[in-house]
Amino acid sequence: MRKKIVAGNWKMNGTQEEGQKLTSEIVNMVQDERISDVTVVLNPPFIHASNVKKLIGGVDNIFLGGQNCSDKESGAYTGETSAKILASFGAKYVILGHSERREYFKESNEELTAKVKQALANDLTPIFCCGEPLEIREAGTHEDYVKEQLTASLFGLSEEDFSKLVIAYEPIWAIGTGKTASSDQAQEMHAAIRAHLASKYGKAAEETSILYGGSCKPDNAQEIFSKADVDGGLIGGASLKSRDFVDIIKSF
Ligand SMILES: O=C[C@H](O)COP(=O)(O)O
Repeated sequence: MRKKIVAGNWKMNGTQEEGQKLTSEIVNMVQDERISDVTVVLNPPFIHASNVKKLIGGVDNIFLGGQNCSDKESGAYTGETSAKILASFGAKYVILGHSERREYFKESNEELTAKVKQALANDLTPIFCCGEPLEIREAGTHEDYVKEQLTASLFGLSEEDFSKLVIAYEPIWAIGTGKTASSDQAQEMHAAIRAHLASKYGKAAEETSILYGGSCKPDNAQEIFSKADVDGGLIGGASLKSRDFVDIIKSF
């Protein structure tokens, strides 16, 4: 049985007070509404890590994650945060290769492989993002584009390492635009991603959770999550509103 996961990516949002309020509300709702069969991951900006971890407390199915980590182990890299530091604050997950990191910070496939290795070496589960821009979708080459992203960054991993990954498919044209992929478009891509991963890692790909991201909201999550190869969501905007985020979690 694949793990059902809903991860909230706060991106660069939330003051200390807002982050604490959001976390407390989510933690309370998940407990009061007895949600226990979905793994929930909160990915705040790094500086919120201790606050968020403290507020999650001992709740079994809510975890702290990062939005990125360095490809280096440690050293003179001003402004960077290593996987080791993140893990030492109690994080269990880390988003890697988000399209905003690829675009604005020019993260390359090779750099992402190094980040994945750093994460795994520090017992963090990478949530590895892939997804195509609008022009590639319009040209009809989106499957090949995404497969190439996965091949380039992940296919050098051992099967044991690969089996620890979570994949997030995020069509760039659907991120923050209010324009979500249809559930059929999501299923088509998730199935293609799984088949591609299986071509290299065989049965291990059957156990890999593949999350959908891109304008996922309470009113479309149920339809998207009902698809056979969609195992959850990576949620941006709607993860900043506790009620919306928890309603998405309840959409399974
Ligand atoms: O990481 C999350 C995604 O970029 C989706 O963002 P969004 O839900 O605001 O479209």
